[in-house]
Amino acid sequence: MSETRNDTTSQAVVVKGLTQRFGETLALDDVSLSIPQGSVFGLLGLNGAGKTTLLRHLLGLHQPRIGEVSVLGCSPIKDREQVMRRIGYLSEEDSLPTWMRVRDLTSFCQSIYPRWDEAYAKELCDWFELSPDTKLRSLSKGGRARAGLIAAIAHRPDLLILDEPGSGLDPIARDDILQAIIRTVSVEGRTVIFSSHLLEEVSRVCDDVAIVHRGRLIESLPIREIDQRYEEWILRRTDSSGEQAACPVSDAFGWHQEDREWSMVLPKSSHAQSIRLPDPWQRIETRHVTLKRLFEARVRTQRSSGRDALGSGQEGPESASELSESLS
Ligand SMILES: Nc1ncnc2c1ncn2[C@@H]1O[C@H](COP(=O)(O)OP(=O)(O)OP(=O)(O)O)[C@@H](O)[C@H]1O
Repeated sequence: MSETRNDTTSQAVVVKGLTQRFGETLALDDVSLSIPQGSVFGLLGLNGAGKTTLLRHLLGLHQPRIGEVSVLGCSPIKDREQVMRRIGYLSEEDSLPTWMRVRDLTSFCQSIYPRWDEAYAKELCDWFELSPDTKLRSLSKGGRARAGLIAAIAHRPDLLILDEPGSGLDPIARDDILQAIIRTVSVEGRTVIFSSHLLEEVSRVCDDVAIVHRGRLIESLPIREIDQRYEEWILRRTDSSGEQAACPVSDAFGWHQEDREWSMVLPKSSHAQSIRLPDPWQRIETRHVTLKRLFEARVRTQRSSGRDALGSGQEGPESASELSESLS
């Protein structure tokens, strides 16, 4: 299982061999990862991949039966109170107490967080155009998400966990949330974990990403290294046949056909440069790999050719619809 960095002293989160079952469902399967302090870390995966389960472990809401979890150098179970004071959390669920006014929410947060910064909360209220007198019930979904974000960040947490904060919000509300993340992190050097289906946003704000699929961590790397580690080859058949075919390169993945072109992602290496394609294949183009393409390629291959094998599968209709629902 891959880890992003090995130096545990500079890690905000260290997870080792974490496995979580819910009855027959294997929600997390031997997940190990490290999240460096000060980074914005994107957690990606299809619906039901295990993202929320992993985040709930970081919040001390699940107790690890197999594996270990360390957050800000502490156990989120044994040192829960201490850890929670240093974490800000915003989930996709609209779970704020709607009978409160914005002012009641910030006063409540002030009473539980010793490091609550009221001036910063006011500044964020002004920026988001939230009146302290407004009842949370009368705000739009986007307004409540902004109020939730203030509650999550105005105590200046060392670790901010955002579980799909943009889902169901309009582009302006999502942008507000992203701006707040960028400000919090770039100005103060704090760590953010950002679970999302919105790959463009993840590309825009994250330093590192991990892809979780069926409970397994199948990729973990700094976004800037995607280009150094992978390339995409576009192939055509010289016999002009448009028939489906297996991928001709064994360690490639994300084999995908569109009209009369096929594409695959493969690790950049001297080996890749020496590959001679068998007849009737011809490489017509080499492209940069975007985060979206890497995600699709990883998830498609895992779906179509079994959990661990890479490179030979065809995309099925089920995966195409699931991917298009999940990606934006
Ligand atoms: N408390 C629970 N009891 C039973 N099954 C659960 C529970 N929590 C999660 N699961 C199952 O574990 C798997 C992983 O769920 P999880 O919510 O972690 O996925 P996710 O990646 O966050 O999905 P989404 O993007 O849809 O929110 C799913 O199959 C889900 O049904």
